[in-house]
Amino acid sequence: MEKVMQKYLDKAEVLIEALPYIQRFNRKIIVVKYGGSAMVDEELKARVIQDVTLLKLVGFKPIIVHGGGKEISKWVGKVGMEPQFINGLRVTDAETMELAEMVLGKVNKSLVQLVEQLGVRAIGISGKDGGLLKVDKKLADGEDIGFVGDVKEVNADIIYDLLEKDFLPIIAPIGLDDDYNTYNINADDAACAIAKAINAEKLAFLTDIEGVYKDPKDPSTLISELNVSDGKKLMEEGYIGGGMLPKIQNCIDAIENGVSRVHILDGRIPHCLLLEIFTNKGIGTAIKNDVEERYYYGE
Ligand SMILES: Nc1ncnc2c1ncn2[C@@H]1O[C@H](COP(=O)(O)OP(=O)(O)O)[C@@H](O)[C@H]1O
Ligand SMILES: CC(=O)N[C@@H](CCC(=O)OP(=O)(O)O)C(=O)O
Repeated sequence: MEKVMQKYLDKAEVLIEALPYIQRFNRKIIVVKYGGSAMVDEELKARVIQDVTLLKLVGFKPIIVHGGGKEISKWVGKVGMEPQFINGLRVTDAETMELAEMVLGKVNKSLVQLVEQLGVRAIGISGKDGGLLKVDKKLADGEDIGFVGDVKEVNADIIYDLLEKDFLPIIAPIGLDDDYNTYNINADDAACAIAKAINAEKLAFLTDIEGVYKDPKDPSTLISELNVSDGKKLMEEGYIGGGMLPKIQNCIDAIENGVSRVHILDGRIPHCLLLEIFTNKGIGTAIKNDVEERYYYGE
């Protein structure tokens, strides 16, 4: 106990300095989309979860919407199939759907376990639970890509209830259509739909790249602030590919529909969320309205 107390006393000054800022953030809802590509190993997962949990402990209301695309692809490969994507969306036949649901369920509970270990209450659900995510079939460029869902309705009450009871909600991107068939939802789509439905203050995408590059092969072309028009132009001109495509589309959708702060961050960087929220310069790419200045919580 003495050791713990000493540690606390060593940090007390920092805490006292930080408190006025922390109090200012109280009760703001932050949706954290935690991508499978930034779940490189258990240690990294634990660190990301620590930061989200810390945000909860200092008064934010975080919600995690997670992916698991890489892990799903691994299992699709294990059963002898070739993972296939169109515009960043997985082509999902019945067998792939089954694998995706199994993998996402496992990822979901592993995140719940990490939060619980830190003494914070977490509830892991998928979009099937309580009618959280209702979908229609989604096409990719007019093409049928199987059981891929487009979120048409979010039952926000469930999330409000969980937040009200002080749980940290952890959501897997699976939904049901009107006939109660299971659908695979791109996790970026799910996070954006949820952020819009609950009027989140902030939506942060944690991925495996520093942010958006003008030239995906050249890290010196990192864009730290991307406005909506430029984002649309980059997509039209073919600078955005693969999994970044749904991310940018959703960033724009979120910004245009009332989410104030939208960011793409490198989830592999230690404390990326905290650096983005609490430092002046911020990190990664901030998506903003055409007229808006970059914002930070500190000053
Ligand atoms: N212009 C771009 N800037 C940054 N990343 C890009 C760009 N175009 C394509 N990408 C790719 O998008 C990937 C991120 O998407 P994805 O792998 O689906 O991540 P997540 O699992 O986090 O959703 C990056 O690793 C990168 O290879
Ligand atoms: C339809 C679709 O693309 N679903 C995604 C769901 C998981 C996901 O989005 O995971 P990441 O965030 O790690 O990419 C998939 O099957 O990969």
